[in-house]
Amino acid sequence: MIRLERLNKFYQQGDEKIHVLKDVSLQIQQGEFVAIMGPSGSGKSTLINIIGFLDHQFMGQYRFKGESMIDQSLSDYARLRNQNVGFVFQNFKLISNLSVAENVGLPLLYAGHRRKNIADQVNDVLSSVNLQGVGAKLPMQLSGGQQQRVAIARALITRPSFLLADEPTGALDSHTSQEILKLFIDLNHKSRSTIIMVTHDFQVARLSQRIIRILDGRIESDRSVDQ
Ligand SMILES: Nc1ncnc2c1ncn2[C@@H]1O[C@H](COP(=O)(O)OP(=O)(O)OP(=O)(O)O)[C@@H](O)[C@H]1O
Repeated sequence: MIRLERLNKFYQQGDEKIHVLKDVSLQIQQGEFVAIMGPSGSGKSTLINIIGFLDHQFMGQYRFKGESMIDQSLSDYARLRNQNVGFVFQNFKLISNLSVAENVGLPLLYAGHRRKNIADQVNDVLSSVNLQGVGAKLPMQLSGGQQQRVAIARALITRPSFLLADEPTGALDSHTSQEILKLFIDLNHKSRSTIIMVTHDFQVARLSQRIIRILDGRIESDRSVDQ
């Protein structure tokens, strides 16, 4: 589904050109659960910004479902992002004065769905993350782990091609982190959701199927977890 070929990324900082991604080539198939690890500053966020169609400025090739991302317009990028990516962040990014149900339904509201239709889908997706019955609450009335489940429900509601999770357990204690990972494993097994997760934590990464390690902008290793 995702195919990167000799991807290079430079940032211009003043007179200096910083080479952040160096000949990164990788493929991620539909249904995989992949962890991306690497030290701070190694290029993980830069890489997932490109994979998630947030950054179109790179050298090399990115093919998504066979289609080349080179020469796509900015509106194509917005469409690709909205239709294909569910984003999950470290600090949840829920809107504090909207109810859980309103937060989860927001992507469908933006996409122009009708409210009745949204309510049904919100209930379904909240069930899929084991959060039945909390739709009327405000985010702050929930625990950190529950708030991350709400954020995952919001990411899933548009039925994206893949979930992109940036340090999804970074703000959670180890027990709650394991619960979120169990949910990812469950979604991956039951719904064949493709999950790409950045994490610093090997205890989290080892629960995925494949760990890609980035060091100084290069892929240092790319191994199945069973090996
Ligand atoms: N907008 C930018 N302009 C200039 N340099 C940048 C920019 N964004 C990132 N960088 C540099 O690119 C390198 C890689 O950054 P990136 O954020 O991708 O790393 P990371 O592995 O995600 O780090 P962390 O784990 O701390 O989030 C770093 O040296 C960073 O300073």
